[in-house]
Amino acid sequence: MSGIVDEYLELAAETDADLVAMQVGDFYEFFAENAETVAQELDLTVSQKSSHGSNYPMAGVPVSELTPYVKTLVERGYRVAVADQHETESGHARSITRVVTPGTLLDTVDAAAQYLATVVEGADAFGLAFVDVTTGRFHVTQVEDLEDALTEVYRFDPEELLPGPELRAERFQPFRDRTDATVTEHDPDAFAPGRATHRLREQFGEGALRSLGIEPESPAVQAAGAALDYVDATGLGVARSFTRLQPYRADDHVELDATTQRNLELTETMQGDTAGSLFETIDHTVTAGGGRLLREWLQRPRQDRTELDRRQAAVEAFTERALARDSIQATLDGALDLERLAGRIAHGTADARDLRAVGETLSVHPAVVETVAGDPVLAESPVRAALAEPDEQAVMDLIETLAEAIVDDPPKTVREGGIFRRGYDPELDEILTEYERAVEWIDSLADREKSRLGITHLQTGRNQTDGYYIQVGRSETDAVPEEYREIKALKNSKRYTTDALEEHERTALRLEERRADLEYELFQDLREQVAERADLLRSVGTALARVDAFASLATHAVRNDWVRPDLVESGIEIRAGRHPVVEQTTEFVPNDASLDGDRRLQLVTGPNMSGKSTYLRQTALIVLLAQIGSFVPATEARIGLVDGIYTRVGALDELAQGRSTFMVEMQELSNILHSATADSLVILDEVGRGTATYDGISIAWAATEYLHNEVRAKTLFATHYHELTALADHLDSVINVHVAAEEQDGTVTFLRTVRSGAADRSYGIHVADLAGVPEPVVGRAETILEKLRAEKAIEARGGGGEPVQTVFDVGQGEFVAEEETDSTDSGPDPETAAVIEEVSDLSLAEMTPVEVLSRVESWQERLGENE
Ligand SMILES: Nc1ncnc2c1ncn2[C@@H]1O[C@H](COP(=O)(O)OP(=O)(O)OP(=O)(O)O)[C@@H](O)[C@H]1O
Repeated sequence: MSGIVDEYLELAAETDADLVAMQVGDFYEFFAENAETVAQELDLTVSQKSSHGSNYPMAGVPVSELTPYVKTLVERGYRVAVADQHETESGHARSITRVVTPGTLLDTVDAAAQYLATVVEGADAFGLAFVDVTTGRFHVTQVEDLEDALTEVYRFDPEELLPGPELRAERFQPFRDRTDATVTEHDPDAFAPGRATHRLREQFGEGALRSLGIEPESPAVQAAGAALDYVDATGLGVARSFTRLQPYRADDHVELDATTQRNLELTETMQGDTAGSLFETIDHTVTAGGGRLLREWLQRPRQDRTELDRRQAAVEAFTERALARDSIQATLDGALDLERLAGRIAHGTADARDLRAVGETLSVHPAVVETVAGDPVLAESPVRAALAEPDEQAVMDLIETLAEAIVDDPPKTVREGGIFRRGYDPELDEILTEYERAVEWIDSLADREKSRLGITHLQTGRNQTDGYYIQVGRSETDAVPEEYREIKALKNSKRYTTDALEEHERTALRLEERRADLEYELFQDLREQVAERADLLRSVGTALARVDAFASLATHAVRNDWVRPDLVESGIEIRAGRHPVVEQTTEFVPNDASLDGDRRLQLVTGPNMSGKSTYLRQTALIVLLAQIGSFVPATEARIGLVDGIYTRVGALDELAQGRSTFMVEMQELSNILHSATADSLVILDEVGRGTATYDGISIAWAATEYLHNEVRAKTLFATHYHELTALADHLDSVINVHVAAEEQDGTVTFLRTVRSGAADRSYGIHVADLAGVPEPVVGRAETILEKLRAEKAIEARGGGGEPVQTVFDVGQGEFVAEEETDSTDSGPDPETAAVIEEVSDLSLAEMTPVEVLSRVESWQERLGENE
């Protein structure tokens, strides 16, 4: 045993996994530092193992419990190599059979997709592959720049990320910042264009690349080839479950950058909770596949009108047919995750129960088809087309094969028989008949012997040590015949066997063994047969997922009075729109939105807390929902399809990532100004807030002009800079709207209604008061505000003494009152002006420090008198 630690350390040196679990008999052991780490993570006890005079920490888990332990370790970001023990002529040997990593964990129960991503930076493009070993999905794409690559990575939210060799270290940093995926550096050779192309052709066929329009040796191919190579290297043997390469073009979809997905709280809130996200709110799917699909739709809205029309029509049909919808959802409710099952079958970990589950889930398909076909509305809707995708006959055949093969309640183990029904295989039937005959002989032996021998206390039994036996009570042992051979004496009885019993026992055991072997063989064949239908399983999985997602959208629409939006060429017109998440918990005040033509860019003002952000987001979310094919929270909506939704919202706490909040704000703004087009929707909430007021106003002002003149995107811009509202007078397509509030006797009431024109005040101090800021601070703030107003830093006084807006005068580059009134306000007084002139004329090089000191003193006196 002293070699064990050496053997362990050798294996550990061989792999680049973080931890090695090595089988030693009935345990998987971790030694040395690995033992300490694992013990801490898994709460195991560390013992000591001595080897060559040194002591090594050791921790272990029983063989049967390895899977959950490894899963926990992997979920915490470790890559775990598993070294299994196998028999050799000279004893035991151990070798690493697989490496379990966050991106290749098969035993996941989480319904969300589990992606492994690879990223390659080519000369003028990024190649990306996203593969899910649990479902066999394999997506590949190529995008032009870093920002797009980051967006895709954020969208797929991978568990594990493999950078190409050219992207290591510094260059990879932006990706690290955007995801919490485990980063693995895989063999650089795997990314080599030639090798990657070869590996892809081997997997998907010679013609696959060409027919899918993917260039051989391109960055996309490098990424995809390396992903396959990595999956091979982990030893899972699941590569075969990737049957279909799914290339996609990022521009089929609405551009939705990572920031926007987060800002709009699509799948989690800004705080990182799933509750309160849009997905959580609208998700009424009943299957894992349906939930996964709906989430994907939200993350990847479409520009493709045909697909959107199809989805809308399907959702509409379901809104009209509540009974059929309920019944279909009830049927779907029993469906298991076919995509995942297909993965397990391909991998060879599926047991008989899994195959049975496949059969049962497949039979959901014809059941749903029947309900749809029997409903006049659904039968004419795209729901029917969605279900027609898988080959009906092939589905029925596979259902029948499985139903005829596997018993109702098959055992968990596939090695001991008991899986197949009578009639499935003639040889098995024969074995079973013979076996039953042998067992029947044994079972009826007791009765036969009792009447033959006249012994009352005689019974037969079987256990591990004695095998089959005849047991006779002590009082009657004298009556046993000669052929009975005693094998054991108990307190009140004796156990015997006979030649005939032994022979039948041997027959039964031999048959049991043959049965187990044959059933295992048959099972493997059957599993293989099903594995070959992986495409069919996936196609049924997708069809059921689509129907589930349609029904879910319909359910939400009906329950919340949503309407089907008209998808039009351009412009956004929303009547009585609501925020899909906020409306769930609030007495929501609906608002209209109209963004088009000369109302293309809207400046939204209003007091703090009035509802500006909510209005902005609800508009973006309504557009987004329209572009996944959903109904929307409004009484009427006409949505011109957008090519992207861009947001810059509030200050996120990026300090943890070591970036200045203002820097992040400007990076996001920069991205929007570069990427948005006339067909995009831009949402800006408080741009410029992170810096000095005048800098902020100037940036906001210039960005607005640029968006208006150059980008021409539909834009909603919420701001506290009232100065900006003057832009409406200068620029054709800019208008002001505000969220109204009323003040009466010092109490502010938020009306939550959006009205045209600019707001007059901010009520910021009122909000401070509401938030419980101490009274002296609130009071003092009011005094300061009064003073600032009087000095027109914020507002200027008009002729009638009424506050009027200050305007940022583009010509002069400074703030002036809209109506110039008091000329004495226009510059410094003569004395101050004289001092300023003297300061600028001063020639420091010709003066001694003492002279400077006395001059400064004299200025101070003159300015002091002047006050
Ligand atoms: N139309 C509405 N109907 C009902 N409640 C609303 C409506 N709009 C916003 N609210 C509620 O008002 C509160 C403030 O909204 P929001 O954050 O949008 O204000 P804001 O004007 O952007 O504030 P600030 O300028 O301070 O960021 C939120 O709690 C929100 O739920």
